Amino acid sequence: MANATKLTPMMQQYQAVKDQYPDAFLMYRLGDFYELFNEDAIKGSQILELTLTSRNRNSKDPIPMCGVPHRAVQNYVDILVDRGYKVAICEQMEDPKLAKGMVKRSVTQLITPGTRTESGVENAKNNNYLTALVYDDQTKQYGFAYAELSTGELKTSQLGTVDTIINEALSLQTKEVVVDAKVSDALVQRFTKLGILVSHQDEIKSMAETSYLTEGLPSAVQKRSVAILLTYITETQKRDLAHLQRAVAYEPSAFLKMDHNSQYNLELTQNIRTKKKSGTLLWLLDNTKTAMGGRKLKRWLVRPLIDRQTITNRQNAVAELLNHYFERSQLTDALVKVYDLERLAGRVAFGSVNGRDLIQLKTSLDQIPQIKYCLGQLDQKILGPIDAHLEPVDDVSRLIEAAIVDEPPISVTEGGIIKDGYSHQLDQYRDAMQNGKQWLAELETRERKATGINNLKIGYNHVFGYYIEVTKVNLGKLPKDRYQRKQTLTNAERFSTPELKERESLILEAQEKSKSLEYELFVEVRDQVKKSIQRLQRLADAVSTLDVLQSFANVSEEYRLVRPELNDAHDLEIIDGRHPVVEKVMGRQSYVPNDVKMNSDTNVLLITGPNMSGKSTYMRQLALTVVMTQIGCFVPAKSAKMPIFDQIFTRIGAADDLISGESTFMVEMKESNQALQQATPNSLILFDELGRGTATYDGMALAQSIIEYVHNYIHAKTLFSTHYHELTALDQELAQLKNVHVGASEKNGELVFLHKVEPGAADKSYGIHVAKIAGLPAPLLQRADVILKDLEAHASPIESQPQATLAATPKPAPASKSGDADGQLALFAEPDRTPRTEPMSKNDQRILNELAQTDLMSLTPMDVMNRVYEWKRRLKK
Ligand SMILES: Nc1ncnc2c1ncn2[C@@H]1O[C@H](COP(=O)(O)OP(=O)(O)OP(=O)(O)O)[C@@H](O)[C@H]1O
Repeated sequence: MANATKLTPMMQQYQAVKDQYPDAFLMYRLGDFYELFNEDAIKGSQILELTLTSRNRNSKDPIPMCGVPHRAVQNYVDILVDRGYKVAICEQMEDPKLAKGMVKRSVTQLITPGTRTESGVENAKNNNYLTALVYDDQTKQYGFAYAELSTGELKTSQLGTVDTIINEALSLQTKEVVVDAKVSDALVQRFTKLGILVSHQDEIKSMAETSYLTEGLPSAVQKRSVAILLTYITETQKRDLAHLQRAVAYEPSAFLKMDHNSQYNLELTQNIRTKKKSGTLLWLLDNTKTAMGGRKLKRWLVRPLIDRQTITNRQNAVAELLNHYFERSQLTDALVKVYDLERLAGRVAFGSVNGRDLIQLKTSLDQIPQIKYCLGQLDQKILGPIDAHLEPVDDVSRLIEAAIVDEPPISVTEGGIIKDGYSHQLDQYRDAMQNGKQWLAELETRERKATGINNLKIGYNHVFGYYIEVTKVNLGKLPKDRYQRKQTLTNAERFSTPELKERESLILEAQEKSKSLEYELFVEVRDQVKKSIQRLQRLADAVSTLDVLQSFANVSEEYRLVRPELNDAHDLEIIDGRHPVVEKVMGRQSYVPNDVKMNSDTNVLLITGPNMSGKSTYMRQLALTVVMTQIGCFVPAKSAKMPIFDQIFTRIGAADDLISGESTFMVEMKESNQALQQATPNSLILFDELGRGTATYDGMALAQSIIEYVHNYIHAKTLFSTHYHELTALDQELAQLKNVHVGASEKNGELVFLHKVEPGAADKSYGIHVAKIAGLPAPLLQRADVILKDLEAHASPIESQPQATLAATPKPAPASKSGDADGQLALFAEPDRTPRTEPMSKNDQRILNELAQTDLMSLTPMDVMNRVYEWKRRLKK
């Protein structure tokens, strides 16, 4: 950086501002441009594709510079903020023409990824959450808070572990987290790795006017997290935040827990390939008519309920709306006309509403009576509570109706906003302007007569004001004395007369006064509306809930969804269930419905079947049905009995955690571990081909021991798909495990997928067939066939791999498959796989019995080693 003493006064001013915002791009207003200097200019010119120039080009230290026109600044700010940068807007605080010396400048707003509110139509159904995190080393607890600036939503929670924090942050899709100094560097780095901008704010500014926002919060860390968040918001926004709602404390455990990976794998709100909404459950369920309804649906989807009564309430409402087609369609007709009340209320608070926003607000409010009328036709026991929250706020509607014209301009300072008859003074100015116009028309007629020039006309422009225009050919006809030349064009000249000049100033004065009076009146109306922000927010809340429920009803009708029956008995029975998104994409005719039956006597379904047969689809189908049930929606099935799950764990697909730089297998093991550590008997676990990411034996051994562990110790409802056919023999050992398989058949050597899930294990894996479908070279496939036959003939080591289980109380060894008594032992013995023909000795029999009675889970690996060593020694005898 150049030496400060050599800087021009302007650059000194710049540098002083920049020093306050070292981590932001500083957009520095110079006349009609915002300029970036130095490092900002070099980096900014690359990102924004601007030409890099320099100031003091001829000096020894030219200063890199680039600029954007002030009218277009928003686009450039958006690009930078989208990329995760902060942008400080530095304005001229006085009119440069009137300023003595340096024009005063200061930063009016710091726009950051989490505080941005000006977002386009495509963001209407998304929230932009700013989050904050503080740590208390006494209680070892974190306070976590989040706010949505455009709607005023403010929530906080107390969290105990880093994993839950990361999960919350990812679920909210926050782009920025504000942390205090006690949050560890390691955690800061994790946020950064996840692409979340970390901002530091350690000091809390006392804010008398916002202190009510934190009233009644249950813990000190929660209060502090909200206070840090509010301080950061006030420091950066420098504007009125009257619409922020009182902070609400929430408990993540009050919702169905799904870690971020599961949300991602199940494609609830964004699809895995493009990260967009298309092809997701949200995409399927979103029939909301308002932007705020759309945002609420998204929130519900990532936070399904666990409270049976609330789920039932939602179901009742969906059923009632579903059964009343006529009222429902009247309701949706009204909802379509409701604009984004939440964000309109936010803009009212910020002072950034214009006339069009107010008309949108009024149009929205005008729908409330119709909405209430529709609800009045429905069962009040069910919809009464929503109806009660729909307060019309018609005083605001009446005010806007009286004050604002039906089609106001975008600008609030150029006039044309306020209705005639609203202000006597304004009407007078308007009369004067109107009279003036009348007078001008008369003048035109008079002058035409006096000069005999028929195409003489009176016009107006910003620079020269009112003029009389005469074409060049007619100039000779003009009287010399009265006409004073103002402007010369190619074909005409423009003049004024003393009479016209006098009138002009009267008209312009009336115009000027009328414009500024209109602005004053507009601000008065806006301030009046501001007093109703809380009522508007309550209304928005009720309308958006209703919108989501009608969306569920519409979707239920369209996709033939049924109301799931809830039970507390761990019974799960879905008849003819479907994966709603796959079904929608492939068409109703082609989708094969499937049952899922897991009553209290079944905890694990082991799913086998060829590649591509539909194993993952079947598992996802169940998870989506659970989510749909617990958000209160109906589900894709002929009938469904559902328990209420507390958590969902998934290990599906190969979602490599590229960011953390861990291998697929490592991620797989970590995710499995999460499930094993945290799942309860009320949880749902989906393991898709667990273990395939490592050597066959390791993979299979892990898969089996994980199944046994889940079966014996966790008792969570678990779906486990696998290509290890050997595992299917586990149903002999594990009472609550059932085999199912997805059918396929061979026709003339071609594989036909049936997509039907049937009881029992698959007889065959059709890997080579699938490879053929994928178009691998024929000689390669023939060779694979030969190798396979050879392996099968020699009973591959895997096939003869014996079954030993971790069962807490092992049942007698099964006679089926390879799991005979010898087999059991072989896992612990030398790899001697020759079948025994001699009858067993007493000694051997005793060892076997001991083995059968050994509870492996209660032993350390060392104990096991010792025992095996001992058995081997006795066997040798
Ligand atoms: N019930 C169904 N009805 C009709 N088509 C289905 C059904 N289930 C799955 N499919 C189709 O089969 C394709 C493959 O399904 P899926 O990915 O679930 O197979 P998979 O058995 O898990 O395969 P792999 O073992 O290779 O992972 C799906 O993309 C879908 O098009």
